[in-house]
Amino acid sequence: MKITVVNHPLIQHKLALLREADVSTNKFRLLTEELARLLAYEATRDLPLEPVEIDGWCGKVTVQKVKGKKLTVVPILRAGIGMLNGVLDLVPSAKISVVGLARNEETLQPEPYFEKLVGSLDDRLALIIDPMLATGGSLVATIDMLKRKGCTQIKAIVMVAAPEGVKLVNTAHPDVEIVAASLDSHLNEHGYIIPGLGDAGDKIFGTK
Ligand SMILES: O=P(O)(O)OC[C@H]1O[C@H](OP(=O)(O)OP(=O)(O)O)[C@H](O)[C@@H]1O
Ligand SMILES: O=c1cc[nH]c(=O)[nH]1
Ligand SMILES: [Mg+2]
Repeated sequence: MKITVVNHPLIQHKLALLREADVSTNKFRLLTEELARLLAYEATRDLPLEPVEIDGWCGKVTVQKVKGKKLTVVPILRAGIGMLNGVLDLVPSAKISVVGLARNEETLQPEPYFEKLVGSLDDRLALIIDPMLATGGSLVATIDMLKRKGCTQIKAIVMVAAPEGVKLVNTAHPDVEIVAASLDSHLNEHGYIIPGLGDAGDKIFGTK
């Protein structure tokens, strides 16, 4: 299984707080944003740099800057929106491509309802964000959309992943790196991650 689980103590501590049954909407939202920021730091670790000469305080100096700076963040509606501000803190100029998918509760298949991707995806790194990677159907559908529009560099940042979903994504799209705070045990009979977080969208939006 190909997945990067970030075992930083702050990430693991925040995830522990998120797992509490009585976590409030406000706390869940704040923790999701904080976790997204830390995971994005890890996911952008290998962005290419290039030397640039600038005017420094004592004359010319050669510094390292991110090469190209072409990036799009791809939140999967709704729950991915909860991670957006955390990621944008690190890459404030990133373009945003929004994908709307709702998982059918009976079939567990993702049903697309919105797609607004930025242009020139062929030379952009796409950072997909969604708190939950369960069966993997939603992530695979999002990667399919991005690739159909010419995107060739894709990473996914999730908070919690299930082995079933990681396997599906690895098989369908072996080139896509998954960065997560945890690889959990398994899915239950309703397609929920165990131990997981419950319904992340409902917890972020306060809809249950
Ligand atoms: O890996 P999968 O089995 O596809 O499940 C994961 C998806 O399910 C959840 O969204 P949901 O469809 O519940 O929509 P929501 O974000 O609006 O709550 C979650 O945020 C993922 O997008
Ligand atoms: O465990 C899960 C699975 C899908 N969606 C969620 O929000 N949680
Ligand atoms: Mg979703």
